[in-house]
Amino acid sequence: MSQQPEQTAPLTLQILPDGSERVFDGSRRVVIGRDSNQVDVIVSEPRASRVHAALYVSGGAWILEDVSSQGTFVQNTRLTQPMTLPGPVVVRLGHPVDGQELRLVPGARRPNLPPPGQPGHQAQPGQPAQHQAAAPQQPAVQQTPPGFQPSPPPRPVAQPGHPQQPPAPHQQWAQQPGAIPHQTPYVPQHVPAQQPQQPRLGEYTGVYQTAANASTKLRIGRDATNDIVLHDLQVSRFHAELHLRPGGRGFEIVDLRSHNGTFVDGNRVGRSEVREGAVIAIGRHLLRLRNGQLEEFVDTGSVTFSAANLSVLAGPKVLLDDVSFALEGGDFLAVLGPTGAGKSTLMKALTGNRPADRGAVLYNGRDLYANYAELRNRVGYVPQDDILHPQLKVRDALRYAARLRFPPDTAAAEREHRVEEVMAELGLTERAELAVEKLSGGQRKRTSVAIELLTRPSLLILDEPTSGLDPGYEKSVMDLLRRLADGGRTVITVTHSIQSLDRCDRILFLAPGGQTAFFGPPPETLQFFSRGTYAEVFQDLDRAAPGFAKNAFAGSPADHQYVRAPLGAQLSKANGAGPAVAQQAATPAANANPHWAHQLSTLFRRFSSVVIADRRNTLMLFMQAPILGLLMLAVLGSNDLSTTDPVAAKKAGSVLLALVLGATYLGASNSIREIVKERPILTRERAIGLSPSAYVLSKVLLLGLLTIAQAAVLVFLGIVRQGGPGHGSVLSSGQFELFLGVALAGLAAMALGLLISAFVSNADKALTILPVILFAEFLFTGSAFPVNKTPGLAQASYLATAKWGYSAAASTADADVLLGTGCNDTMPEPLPGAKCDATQAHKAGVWWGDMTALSALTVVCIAGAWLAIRPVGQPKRK
Ligand SMILES: Nc1ncnc2c1ncn2[C@@H]1O[C@H](COP(=O)(O)OP(=O)(O)OP(=O)(O)O)[C@@H](O)[C@H]1O
Repeated sequence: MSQQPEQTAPLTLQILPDGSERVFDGSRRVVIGRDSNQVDVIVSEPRASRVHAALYVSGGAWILEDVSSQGTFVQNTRLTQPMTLPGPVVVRLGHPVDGQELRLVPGARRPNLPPPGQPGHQAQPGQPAQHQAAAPQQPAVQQTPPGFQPSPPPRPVAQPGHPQQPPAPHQQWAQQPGAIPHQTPYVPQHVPAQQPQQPRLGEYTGVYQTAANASTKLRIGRDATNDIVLHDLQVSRFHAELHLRPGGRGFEIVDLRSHNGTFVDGNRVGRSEVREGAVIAIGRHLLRLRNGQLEEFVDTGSVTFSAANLSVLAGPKVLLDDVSFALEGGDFLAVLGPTGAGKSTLMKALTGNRPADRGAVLYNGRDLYANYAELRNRVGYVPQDDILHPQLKVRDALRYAARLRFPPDTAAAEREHRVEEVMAELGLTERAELAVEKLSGGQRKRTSVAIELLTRPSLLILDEPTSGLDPGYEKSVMDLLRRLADGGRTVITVTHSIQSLDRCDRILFLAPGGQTAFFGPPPETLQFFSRGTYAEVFQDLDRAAPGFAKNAFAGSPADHQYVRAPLGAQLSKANGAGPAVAQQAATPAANANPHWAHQLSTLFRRFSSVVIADRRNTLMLFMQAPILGLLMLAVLGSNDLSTTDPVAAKKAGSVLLALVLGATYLGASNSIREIVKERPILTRERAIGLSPSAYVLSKVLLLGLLTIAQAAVLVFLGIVRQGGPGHGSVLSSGQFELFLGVALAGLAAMALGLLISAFVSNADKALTILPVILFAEFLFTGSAFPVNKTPGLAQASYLATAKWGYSAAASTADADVLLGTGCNDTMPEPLPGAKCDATQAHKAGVWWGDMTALSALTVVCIAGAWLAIRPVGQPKRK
C-alpha cells in the first residue's frame, strides 16, 4: 500500500449520513449500522445490516471493513476486503447506486481534542448519532473539505443547575399552589442569534450538463436509459424532458404524463419555461438551473420544519391560538395537552389536511400550503384511526399501498423490494402473512407507519399512535419513533405516553384553547412548570385561567431560545426562497391524475381482496338473496303473474313489490357502510393523490356485480312458480325483462346507499338510516297507498328508486290486466279501488321511461357520492 498517506494517530474522521457530521479520533473502532444498541453511527438505509461496516486505525491509516450481507460499495464496486482510505471517499451502503451515502474524510483534525483517556474525548458508544453530534463535548469540525455541506451548528442543550444567566422573571407557574420551589430557577442557555441563511434544497449530489452543452433534449426518469437517471420510486420511468428552445432561447420542461408530477418552483406543470435559478422538483429530487447546468439536490430527510403563528378558527371559537415552534432535521417532537386542547387540530394544520386560517407551516423553509402538491408526498401522516383494512394481510396491505403510491410503470419486483424493506425496518416481516385485525395494537400502528414510510417521507406526523396500548407497547412505539428520527427523519407525534418522553428532543404542551404552554427539551419541562410529575402539569393546565398558560410561556427564556431564535432563522430562510408562485410561463398539468385506470384497477383488486378475505361477511352477503327468494317461494302463492289465472293475478302486485323491495334492500345494504367505514383510509389516500372518481367507481363496479347477481337469484326464486310474466313491454321474454327492471332497481338503491355512506359520520348512523329509507321507498312505490294522486307526494315519489323499479316491473308484467289499473288505452277507467299510474302501462315507451328514470337516479347518486368525497386539491384556508 505505497499510496497510503503518512498519517499519525490520533486521526479524525468525518461521516456525513444525511448531512450530519461526526468526528472520531481513532482511539477505538467505529461501527456503522442500523442497530442502535450495537453501533456508533446509526443509518436509516433499510438494506444496511444491523452491524454493517467498521472503521478503525491501523498503521496510522483509517481502514474500512465491510461486515454486511448487502455490501458496502465504493465507486460502484463492492468491498471484498478491508480497504485503507486513501483520502476522502464516498461510500454507499446496501446498494451501489441508491444505497445510503456516507462520506468519509480521514485527516480532518478536530481542534482542542482532549487527549485519549480523558472524559469527553470521543463519542459515547450506543448513543444516537444525532445526540452525539449535539453533545457539548463534541465541538464542531472546523476543517470542511471543499464540496461538502457544512454541518449545522450544534443544538443548544440547556444545563439545569448550571445557569449562565441571572434568574428570569418568568416564573408564573412557580407561584401556583403546590408548585415545587427550585433552588436553581429554570434558565435555559443563551443562544446566539442565527444569521439568515439561504434555503437548503436538500443534499447536493452533483451537476448535469443541460441541453445547451449536449443535445437539444434531456430525458429525465427512473429508467437507466434516461439522460438523467433518478433513483426514486416516486419518479416515473420516463418522467420529463428538458428542451432547449429553438435558437438557444432558454429551456422548457415537459412532463411526460408522469404519475407524481413535475413541478417548477412548486407548481405542477405540463409544460413550462425554466428560467435561470428555477427549481424543477421530481420526486425527492430537485434540479436547479444555474449557468446552463442542472444542479441536483436530494431531499434525503434531514429537513427543518416549523410552524409560525398558526391559528385555527371554527366560527367564533379559537381551536388553535398562535402556535409556533421550530424543529431541525432528525428532531423528535411530542405534542401533549389535556383532552380538547387542540392537538389533533394542530396535526391537521401541520399536514395541510385542514390548513390553519392564519400563520404558515414551513418545510425546509418553504411554505407547505403554497407548495402542497409537490411536498405532500414528503409528509407521512398516521392519523388517530388506523389507515388499514383489517381483513388484509400485512404484506397485502403494503402491496396495495405501494401500487397506489408508486407510478404504474414500477415493476412488481421494485415494489416488492420496497415493501419487504419497510417490513424489515419496522420488524413486521414475521407478521407479514397475518391479517391486520389479528395484530396487536402496537403492531397495527407499526403497519400504519410502514405504509407511510413506503415513499420515504422526510417528515412523519402521527396522531396518538400510542393510544390504547399497554405501557410496554407504548414504549416500543416511542422507541420506534426515536429510531426513525435517528435515521434522519423529523418526527412529530401526539401522545399521552409520558413515561417515554425522554426519547424526544422537544416537547410541545398545549393548553385548552390551543395555546402554547411550553415548547422545549424534556429535561426542562417539569422545571418550567415547577412540578414534579407530568400528571400535575396536566392538572395545572386544566385548572389554569384562560390565557394564563400562554402568557406564562410567551416571552419566557424558553420561548426565546427554542421558538423565537430558531424560528426567526427559518423564516429568514423562507423569505430568501422568493415567491412560491412561479414566474415562468407554464401550461398546467393537463390531467392532474393521468393514471386513473391504474388506480381504478388497484382499488378494485383491493376491494375484491377485502371482500374475499372477510369470509363470514361475504357468506352472509351471498346467503341473503337465496334466503329472501326461498321466503318468497314459501309465502307467495303460485301463478300470481299469469294472465290466464285472473283470480291469482290479483296478488301480482305483492309479488312485484316483494321483488323490487328485496332488490332495494340488498342493493342499499351492500353499500351503505362502504365509504363511511373506510373514511380514515380514504382521507389519507385522497391526500396522496387518490382519484375520488376511481374510488367511487371501484365500489360501484364490485357492489354492482354483487347486486346484479343477488337480483338474479331473487327474481329466479321469486317467479319460478308464478307462471309469468309472458311477453314484456319490450322483450319477448317478460321474465328476463322483469329481471332487468329489478336488477336496475337494486343498482339504483346501491348508488343511494353509497351516497348516504359518503355523507354520514359513522357506520352506525348509516345502519340507522337504512330502515327509514326502505320504509319511504315502500310507501312511494304507490302499491299500497295512492301517492300519485296527492300533489307534492307524487313529485316526491319520483325521487324514490323503488317507485320506478315497481313501475318498470308492473309495466313488464302487464299490470293493467293483472291488477286492473286501467291505464291501458283499451281500459280508460280503472277498476273500482284500483289506481291508474301512467308509469306502469304495458308499453315499450313507458318501460324505457321507467328504466331511464332509474338510470338517472343511479347516476345522480353516484355523482353525489363522488362530489362528497372529491379531493380538496391544494389546501384552502377557510
Ligand atoms: N369543527 C369544529 N367546530 C367546533 N369545534 C371544534 C371543531 N373541531 C374540533 N373542535 C373542538 O376543538 C377542540 C380541540 O379539538 P381537538 O380534537 O384538536 O383536541 P385534542 O387535543 O386532539 O383532543 P383529544 O386529546 O381528546 O383527541 C375541542 O374542544 C373540539 O371539541
